[in-house]
Amino acid sequence: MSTTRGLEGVVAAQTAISSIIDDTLTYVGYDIDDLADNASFEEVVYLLWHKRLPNKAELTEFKQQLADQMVVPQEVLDHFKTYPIDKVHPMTALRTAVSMLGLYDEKAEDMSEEANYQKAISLQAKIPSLVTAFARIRKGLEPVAPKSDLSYAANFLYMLKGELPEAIEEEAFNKALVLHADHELNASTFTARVCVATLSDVYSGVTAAIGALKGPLHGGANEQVMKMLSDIGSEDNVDEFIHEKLNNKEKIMGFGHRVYRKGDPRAKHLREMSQKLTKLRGEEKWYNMSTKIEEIVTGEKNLPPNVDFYSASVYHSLGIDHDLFTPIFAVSRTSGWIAHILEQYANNRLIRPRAEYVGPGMQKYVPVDER
Ligand SMILES: CC(=O)SCCNC(=O)CCNC(=O)[C@H](O)C(C)(C)COP(=O)(O)OP(=O)(O)OC[C@H]1O[C@@H](n2cnc3c(N)ncnc32)[C@H](O)[C@@H]1OP(=O)(O)O
Ligand SMILES: O=C([O-])CC(=O)C(=O)O
Repeated sequence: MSTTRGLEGVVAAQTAISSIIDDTLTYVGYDIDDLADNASFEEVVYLLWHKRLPNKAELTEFKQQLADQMVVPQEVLDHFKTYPIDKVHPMTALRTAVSMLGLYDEKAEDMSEEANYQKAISLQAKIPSLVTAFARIRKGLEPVAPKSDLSYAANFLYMLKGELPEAIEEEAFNKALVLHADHELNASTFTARVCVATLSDVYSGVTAAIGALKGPLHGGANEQVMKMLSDIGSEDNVDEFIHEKLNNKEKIMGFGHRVYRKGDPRAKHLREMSQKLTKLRGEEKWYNMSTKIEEIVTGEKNLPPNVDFYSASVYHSLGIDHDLFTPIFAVSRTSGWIAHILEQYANNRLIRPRAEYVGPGMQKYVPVDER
């Protein structure tokens, strides 16, 4: 038996949802650049779940279905108030709350295609409500009810801040959601597929995926990027800070990727948005520091930025708390997780690889008094 550390290069599933070929990312055959520049997040979710773009009437109906499901059970909101709220990370709160949603869905255990699609709509609709409600409750504020006439992106920002976003904020946030929606067999999506391949339910799959996304080697990197930028503080400190980390063989968050070699095609869109938004806010230093870090890390280590690097200064410029960056990733990636969960159910086989045993040889049990 031979092992491949971290399953690098192992093809573990077939999918018709997204692909990364020669550093080009596509959703159902549409180039991410095309979608980022033109599509609404709602269209992308529809695309991932139905494998085609909706027509006008279908899109209107889909948006309505999402809008109808955005209100979360009061019990879940009340539960937030029982948490040691100033110590709980929003990803921990989200993981718990999504699991809890399963308690209040009478069809949680119904594995029919129709019931699973209803769960898909319900989860995609409710996760933004959970993230924004938690963010407000921990500040002693009341959750803001969604507005059914707003886009998915605008609704998130509205529920978070209690005021309507500017057009440029809505546009940037929509683009960020589009860029994060799916990404082939990344760690959290693989987790979701492994979970539901036992024929466990959709809530279990999404809860498991949130747990995997939380780690700083995956979705949790965006929060760590902002922490690094804040620790560096100013452009003048970049050089010394980054070289010290590299010399100590520490990882620079937001750089490197298991699959991309030339670079992550999503990063340029986020870089562009970061430049625009930091300028608008009069806080160019975050963008300038970021480009300087990129110059060093890519120039000297040949490690290009990934999706998590420039998203940090984008979300910061939108006035979002830093520990909400990864939950926002989860809001978007829920669409991809669900697409993969439904694809797994449609052609399921248990996912159960082998492990190469490297422990001691055969041993004889010795009773505890004789040890
Ligand atoms: C949405 C996402 O999940 S995107 C990824 C988000 N994660 C991050 O940004 C965290 C920082 N990046 C990393 O940790 C890695 O690049 C990963 C986890 C993304 C990919 O990891 P892997 O493919 O397993 O690469 P691995 O960690 O083995 O690194 C290979 C080599 O590159 C180096 N390397 C990789 N990423 C970095 C980095 N960000 N900073 C410095 N060195 C790095 C490693 O130290 C290692 O060097 P070595 O061969 O001298 O020991
Ligand atoms: O694909 C990966 O390994 C990580 C990633 O970029 C993502 O999930 O968007």
